[in-house]
Amino acid sequence: MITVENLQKEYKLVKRDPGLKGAVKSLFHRQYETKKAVKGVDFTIGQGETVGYIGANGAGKSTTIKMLTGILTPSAGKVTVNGLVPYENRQENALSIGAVFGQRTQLFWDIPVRESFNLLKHIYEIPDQEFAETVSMFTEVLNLEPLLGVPVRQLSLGQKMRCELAAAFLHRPKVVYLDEPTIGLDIAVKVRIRKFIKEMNKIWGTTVLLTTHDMQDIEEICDRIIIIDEGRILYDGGLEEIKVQFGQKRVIHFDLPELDSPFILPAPLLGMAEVLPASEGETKVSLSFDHERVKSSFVISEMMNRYDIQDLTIADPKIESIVEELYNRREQGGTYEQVLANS
Ligand SMILES: Nc1ncnc2c1ncn2[C@@H]1O[C@H](COP(=O)(O)OP(=O)(O)OP(=O)(O)O)[C@@H](O)[C@H]1O
Repeated sequence: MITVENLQKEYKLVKRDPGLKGAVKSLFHRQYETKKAVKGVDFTIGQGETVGYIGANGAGKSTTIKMLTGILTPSAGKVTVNGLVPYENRQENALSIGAVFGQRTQLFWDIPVRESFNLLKHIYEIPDQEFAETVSMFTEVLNLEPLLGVPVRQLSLGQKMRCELAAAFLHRPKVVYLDEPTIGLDIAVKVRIRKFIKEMNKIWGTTVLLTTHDMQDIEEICDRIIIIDEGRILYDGGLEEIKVQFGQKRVIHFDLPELDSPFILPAPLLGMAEVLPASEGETKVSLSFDHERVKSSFVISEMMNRYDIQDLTIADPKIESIVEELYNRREQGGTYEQVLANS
């Protein structure tokens, strides 16, 4: 479906000395420098997979996606999507993919949303019956009814994003690239959008490649993650596997009655568990520990011996903290080989 081999991208930039003099000089004597944004990336994504492509700002996510959509030509390496080389077959490739780029629109600014959909119907040559069914389904799932008659420029960010999502999936593409689809949206819209993406993946088997800084998007939509760091892949694997592999920290939240004196960690847990800071007035105490060293049952029984526990919840390791840990190890450990070997 999507195959990427040793994919690389270098941007060529004009080198400029600072100030006006530098600007004038660069007009006559152009000097260039190169920026390696993607430094040899390999992955294969099968039909129907939901993959989160994550990494820090400037890691190379958008550059990779632009090469997959055919907007950019790689400097080296190979890429095929649905058997096509995207930058060589841009139009044909465009027919079988959908895309949402957070800040940009594929809708027509001055005309009502319904008319934008009609134009896309003609561009993608969607049969009448299929188009009617799809629009009716999207209208319901994304609650588009009140928006269909409104020109795109009058929509709020959340309203526009719901319409963008509909436009990206309208021609039932095999692959959809979503670059920051929930950025700046309130929680209700985020929830609706995540539900929609998951549903489309389920109904049509759409392959989804998602970039986001919102780890909740990843948790709810993706089965697999690829973490990119400074243009190279740091991790590629299942979301559950990375939690097992890296998520050694476990947190248990204990509900305690009002205490007469400050909470003290039971002696057997000293050096084994850490008390997480609580919000003011909170009667909950949260303990974090390495579950490979200390068993949850041991932490719970020691707490119950010392305190009158009303209730407790064991929290799953969060993907946020795992990604942070990977980056920390990378900063401390130096090479990728070491980080992965230590994992
Ligand atoms: N058109 C361009 N010309 C020159 N350099 C660029 C260009 N686009 C991106 N870069 C550089 O390439 C690197 C990777 O950028 P890219 O946009 O792919 O990162 P990203 O992972 O998508 O980041 P973000 O999360 O901030 O969107 C960055 O150092 C960026 O400055």
